[in-house]
Amino acid sequence: MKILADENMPYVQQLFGDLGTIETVNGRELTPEQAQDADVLLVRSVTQVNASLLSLNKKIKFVGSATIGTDHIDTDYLASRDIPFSNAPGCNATAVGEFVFIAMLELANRFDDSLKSKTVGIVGAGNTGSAVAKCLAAYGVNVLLHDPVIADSDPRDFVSLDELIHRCDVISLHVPITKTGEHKTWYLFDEARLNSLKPDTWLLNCCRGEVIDNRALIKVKQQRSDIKVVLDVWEGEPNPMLELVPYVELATPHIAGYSLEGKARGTYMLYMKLMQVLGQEADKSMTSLLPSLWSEQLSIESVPSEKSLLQLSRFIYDLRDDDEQFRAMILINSSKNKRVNCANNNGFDLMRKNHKHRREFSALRVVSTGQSDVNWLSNLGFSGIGQ
Ligand SMILES: NC(=O)c1ccc[n+]([C@@H]2O[C@H](COP(=O)([O-])OP(=O)(O)OC[C@H]3O[C@@H](n4cnc5c(N)ncnc54)[C@H](O)[C@@H]3O)[C@@H](O)[C@H]2O)c1
Ligand SMILES: O=C(O)[C@H](O)[C@H](O)COP(=O)(O)O
Repeated sequence: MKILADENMPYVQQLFGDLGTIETVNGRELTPEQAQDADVLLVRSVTQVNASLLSLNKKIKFVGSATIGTDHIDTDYLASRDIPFSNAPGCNATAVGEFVFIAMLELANRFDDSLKSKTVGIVGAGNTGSAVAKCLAAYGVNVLLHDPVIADSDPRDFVSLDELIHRCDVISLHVPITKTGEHKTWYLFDEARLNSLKPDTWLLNCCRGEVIDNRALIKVKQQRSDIKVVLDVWEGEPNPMLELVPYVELATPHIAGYSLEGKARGTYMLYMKLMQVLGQEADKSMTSLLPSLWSEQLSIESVPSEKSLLQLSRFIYDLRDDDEQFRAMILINSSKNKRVNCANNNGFDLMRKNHKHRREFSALRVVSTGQSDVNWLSNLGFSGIGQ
């Protein structure tokens, strides 16, 4: 059996090695010729899986995408050919939740403000939005949710988007990208909506770039320096608009979901699904794949202040490093070719490919040596509290 896998998917050899021959490819450049003799195709979000890619392949048994989003997959086409498909819902939700929480702590620190005193609005209350809400609730931050698709069937309380914008100091976006329908999300934040943000709003986008009209965002930011923006995803990836970057407080190349646990979970979910499709028993476990953190345990004496919480979070992941590297990459590309006003595809993708996967909070055991109640840190995701 030939298994064709994206080169940026960890643990493929460990999980799929017994099943056949593995060939790894650059997912963005995968051609129909390369894909023609694959029995199993394992992709990430940069590969468009459609009739054009699979037209030469008459033997494919399974397509898997180790991602939450499925906007790169023509699922109707796969269904029309009875090709089993699976994505990995929720695989990197914790990674996104922690990334967003850390980004908010960084903003609070940068502007000498307090996250705890804010009201945060989550647009899209599925896996990633709920993961953000969980971190915020653990820390005691007031959260409002907007999700008209599930509002009638979900027991949580929801508000309209207008109310959320009116009441929230911070807004974080967690919707899939959809171009049609009553609840389409393409340019959900257009110029009018961006202009309706309250003074000093923080706006974070870690879902898909085109949920915000990036050209309009530049225009609005030119008038309103009070709004603070964090972008992990960009319109037109892998070529974000260069002129937008200076208006963004924290800028990263679509790596909010890139925790080692998140990536391992994505590959593992596809392994489990393929074994089911093949009717074989799955005998591998995910936990055995993950290495220990370089420092597994940290002792704390008292309830951390917000600044100490940021230090604790930076111990796991210092978001400023990725932001700095992203800006350096943008600078190199803009000086290389002054006529091109977008970042170079290779720079954006290279940074994603070489990204050193951070760990999730759960990889760190935090032990309390004092009397203070720090159990909320375990709700945030850390292990070993109170022992
Ligand atoms: N930056 C990253 O690394 C990264 C990582 C994971 C996921 N993502 C993106 O984030 C998106 C969300 O991921 P998820 O796991 O939370 O998906 P999900 O399907 O679990 O949740 C999405 C939620 O958005 C809601 N929704 C749809 N249209 C809406 C609208 N118009 N207004 C408000 N809510 C709406 C849905 O009802 C659903 O509850 C994915 O589709 C993917 O594109 C990005
Ligand atoms: O949809 C997702 O799961 C995320 O956007 C994912 O983190 C994207 O990562 P990629 O597949 O591009 O490596």
